[in-house]
Amino acid sequence: MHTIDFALRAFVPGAQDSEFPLQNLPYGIFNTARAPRPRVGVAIGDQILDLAAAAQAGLLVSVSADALLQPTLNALAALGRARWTALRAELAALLQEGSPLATYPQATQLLVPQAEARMHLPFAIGGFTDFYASENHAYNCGCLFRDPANALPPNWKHIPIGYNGRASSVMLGGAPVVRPNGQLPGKEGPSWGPTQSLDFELEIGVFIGRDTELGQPLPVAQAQDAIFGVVLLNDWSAREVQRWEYAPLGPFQAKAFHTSISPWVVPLDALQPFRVALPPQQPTVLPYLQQAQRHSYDVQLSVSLQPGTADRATPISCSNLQHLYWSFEQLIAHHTGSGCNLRVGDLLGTGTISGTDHDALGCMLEMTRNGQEPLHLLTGEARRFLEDGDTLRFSAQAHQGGIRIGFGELCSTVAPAVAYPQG
Ligand SMILES: O=C(O)/C=C/C(=O)CC(=O)CC(=O)O
Ligand SMILES: [Ca+2]
Ligand SMILES: [Mg+2]
Repeated sequence: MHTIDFALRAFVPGAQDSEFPLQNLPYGIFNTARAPRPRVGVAIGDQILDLAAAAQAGLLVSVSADALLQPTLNALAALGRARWTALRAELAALLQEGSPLATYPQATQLLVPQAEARMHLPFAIGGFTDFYASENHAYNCGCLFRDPANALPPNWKHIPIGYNGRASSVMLGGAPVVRPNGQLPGKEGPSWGPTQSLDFELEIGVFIGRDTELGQPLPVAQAQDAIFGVVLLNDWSAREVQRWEYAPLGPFQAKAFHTSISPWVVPLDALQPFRVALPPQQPTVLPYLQQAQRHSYDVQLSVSLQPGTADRATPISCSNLQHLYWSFEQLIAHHTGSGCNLRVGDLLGTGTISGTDHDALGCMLEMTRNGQEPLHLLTGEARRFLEDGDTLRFSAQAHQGGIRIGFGELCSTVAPAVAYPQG
């Protein structure tokens, strides 16, 4: 792990007061009108350091320009943790105050304003698995979808429940989220049409940075080294479709139409100062899930909702990455426990992260009790579920000693359903 000293400062003006200070250094894929080839960059303040250009200029030696002049982070991640650590140390040295880069004649060509860049999906995503790792969320869903007396399924505290999600529809935030059509349950049987209960789910996405062998479980103690970094993830959901289709194989089209992620992949190293111990698990889990120093991270997760007709957003949730029952490492140990292999670029969603307070719930299903208790926005409007034109913004931040490690923004707007050919 490579934690960057909190006393160090970046030479880029404003960086230390931004969510991308020297201690963060998230990776992303960007291009500009002047240099249209998508390539690897690292966010620093309101700028992007062009890593491919820096390597070509001889300023980086831990990683070749080949791995950086790529339209995805897969090649960089595939180099393995030792090289991620070396690159992070080099970047911290290069971007700190007093670095020769601050006065390097071509520095302005290596630093690109984020405002001039277009961001791209960070990884070629081969697989997307969505877990269900927050106890408050699982309990609330159990009450609303099933039986309040037995809200948590009997397996829930033994097994990190997940389902194989859809990788092809994982999109960068900003792409319009078209309201899906689906089978809508009704008293007279199902009908076909646009969902009337479009929801979001506040999650963190974990990007896998190494291939595991088919047939070879990755032990929980080694799982952390397989994590390249994390992003914000919105698992858009059509609730009545979900409720009708999910038994017995789990969610399918209700969650397959679109998943949004944020563009900057925050290295797990950047979150180490924010580690928090997770409480002992009761009942005791099976040995392959037992982890010494089980932990999550103190990262605040915020959501706001802005109707298309409104000029301001209403904060609707403030949750925290601490509210997980299963650690990232336990999710990975379980995923590979059967011998199922993970590959570089695979994405694991934590599942919706809800706290116990009403203002810490991670989806509208919970906030409105499945549409029964509308949410009142600052603009005077009310919402049971999302309407066309609504914009959802997720953000995530960890704070310590005046330093703020942020994830950037995940922002998407709901677009009307497409007319589906009838008959
Ligand atoms: O409890 C259920 O039947 C389903 C719950 C979900 O919709 C959650 C799911 O996608 C996993 C998660 O986000 O926690
Ligand atoms: Ca989900
Ligand atoms: Mg989804």
